Amino acid sequence: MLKAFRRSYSSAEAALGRLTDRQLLQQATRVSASPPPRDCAVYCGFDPTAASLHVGHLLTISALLHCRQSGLHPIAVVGGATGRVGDPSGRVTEREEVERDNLRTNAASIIDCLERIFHNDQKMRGAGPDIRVVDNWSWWKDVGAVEFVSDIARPFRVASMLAKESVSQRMSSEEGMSCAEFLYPLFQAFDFLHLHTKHNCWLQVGGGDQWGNITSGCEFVRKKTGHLVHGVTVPLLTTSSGDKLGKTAGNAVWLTGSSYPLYQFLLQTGDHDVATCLHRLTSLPPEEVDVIMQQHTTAPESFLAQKRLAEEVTRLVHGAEGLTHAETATKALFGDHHSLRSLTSEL
Ligand SMILES: N[C@@H](Cc1ccc(O)cc1)C(=O)O
Repeated sequence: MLKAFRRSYSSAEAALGRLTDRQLLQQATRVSASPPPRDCAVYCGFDPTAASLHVGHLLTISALLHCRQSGLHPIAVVGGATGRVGDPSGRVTEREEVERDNLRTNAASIIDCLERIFHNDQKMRGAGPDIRVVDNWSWWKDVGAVEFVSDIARPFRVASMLAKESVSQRMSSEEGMSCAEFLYPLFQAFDFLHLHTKHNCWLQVGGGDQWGNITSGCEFVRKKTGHLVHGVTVPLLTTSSGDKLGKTAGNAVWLTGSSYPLYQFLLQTGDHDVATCLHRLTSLPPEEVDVIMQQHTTAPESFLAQKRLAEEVTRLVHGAEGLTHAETATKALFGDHHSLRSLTSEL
């Protein structure tokens, strides 16, 4: 299965830069002697702490789609339960609790969004392994407190939990960390076990800040089943100026609502970042990205690479109609411009 994953990532490797041998080898040392059975699944989780996913989430969504191209069944978990607990990863202060009603509506909208993207991908790339979108509330609602402590919490060692970056970072702060947040990795670890036993899931993908949660899951599944499951983190995409992808001046570019802001955002990708984005955010084969980049470099004013990026990603997220809408809106505003560069720099 790692081979399959490597194949799916060999394309993006040059662009991924950091998701290369080091991370894959770290995982490979854990590979069990007996290869996992066929029809494996891979999963990634999304907590419904906001009403919509944003463009940064496309990194892990694309990782799932790349895995699908290699024959794995992707599972997207929406964290109806974990969203209530609150993941401390990558945060220096405690997350504000999201109201239950909001969590429910956020979860429903994120499920919709993921299903739409997966459906569009199927349309664009043709049939492949099934994709599942599930809410972890569906299994957590039946777990009682005593069962949680006696069956789930018991194998975890406090010392290794304290050593996690997400915890140690916060222990020195005045506010400290709530017990709920401290226990978060147990929830994510149990999700992995659940998906492993119920859906033959052997791989978890997450953003760079998910390393601690993912390794907790690998460890937990190994203790419970003896199986060596794997995890891979996908580094955040930062622009050459060091900004996080999709966070311009602190504003996220959302994946729901009008397709226009996403399309415009992608059109404005800098020449230094556009090849990386094509590799990581689209399912285009690497050779095709190379050809696009060669053509782009000979005539950068054509904005060819940015246009292709905006087209591919907008079609994936909003479908063919969404793409037409964004293109029409752009033309209506700017006409049939020849130099997008000067126009976009005015936006
Ligand atoms: N903790 C992840 C979301 C997640 C939720 C449940 C899982 O099983 C896995 C991942 C995040 O905040 O990004």
